[in-house]
Amino acid sequence: MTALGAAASGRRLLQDVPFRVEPGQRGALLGASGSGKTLTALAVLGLLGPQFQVGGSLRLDGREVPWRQAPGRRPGMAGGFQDSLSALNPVVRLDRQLLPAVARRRSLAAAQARNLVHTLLAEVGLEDPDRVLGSRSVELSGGQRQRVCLALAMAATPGLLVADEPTTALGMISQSHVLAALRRCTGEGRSALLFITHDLAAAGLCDYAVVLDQGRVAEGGPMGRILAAPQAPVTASLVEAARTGQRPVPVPLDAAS
Ligand SMILES: Nc1ncnc2c1ncn2[C@@H]1O[C@H](COP(=O)(O)OP(=O)(O)OP(=O)(O)O)[C@@H](O)[C@H]1O
Repeated sequence: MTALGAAASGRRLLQDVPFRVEPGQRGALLGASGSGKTLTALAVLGLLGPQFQVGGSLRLDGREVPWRQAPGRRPGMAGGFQDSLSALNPVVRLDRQLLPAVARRRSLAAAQARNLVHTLLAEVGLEDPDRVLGSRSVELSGGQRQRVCLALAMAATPGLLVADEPTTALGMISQSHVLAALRRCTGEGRSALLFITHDLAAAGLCDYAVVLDQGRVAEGGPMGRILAAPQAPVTASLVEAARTGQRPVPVPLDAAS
């Protein structure tokens, strides 16, 4: 992606955000609250509302993707996760939501769709797929819901998975389950991952990172180097926050155009 820029109501929110996610690699998009991570994810997924003006170039597998192309017409990408509760219908059993969606997306008969969903749920570490499928989303833990969303995203066999804060608001054990599931579902020979988080500890599964600060790229590089020798002050504060187990102090965005 070259130099993504986005503005709403005349206010520049993203100034210059170039980055690449190589096939089968895991890249982290890091930054404090309000730095522009979610806007970048929404732009990549085609989910920015009509109030945004977007510029720059987005290429998937070498092909230019129009910013305004509807999400459903971007077959190589899948994403979501920040709010797994609202992503799933709370009053409908999961089998009645997931199986028709997967059958439609993959043009499968009902039994084939059920088999595929079983496989995917097992892959994300949900050990009793029948119990999960017989539940409503509100009857699952936050970490279980995130993994259901991940399984659903993987049903589309995306070239690029965009995971926006998939571990935020989860307890330590649920976090580790979700991170293990992401690790299993992405990487070499599988989907590439764009992992969006302000939690550097969670982003440790990525090969490299791009750090945003007030809508701009502050620095980027291999994850090992970012952790060992952060160069930008915002990266240093994220590393420090991860080291001490604290959240970074949010940085207000005052970058008027
Ligand atoms: N719909 C919108 N209209 C106008 N401004 C917006 C809109 N959505 C986000 N913004 C602004 O864009 C900036 C970046 O927001 P974004 O949600 O991308 O931050 P973030 O890095 O994902 O933060 P967090 O970690 O808290 O989710 C913020 O200043 C925010 O107020």
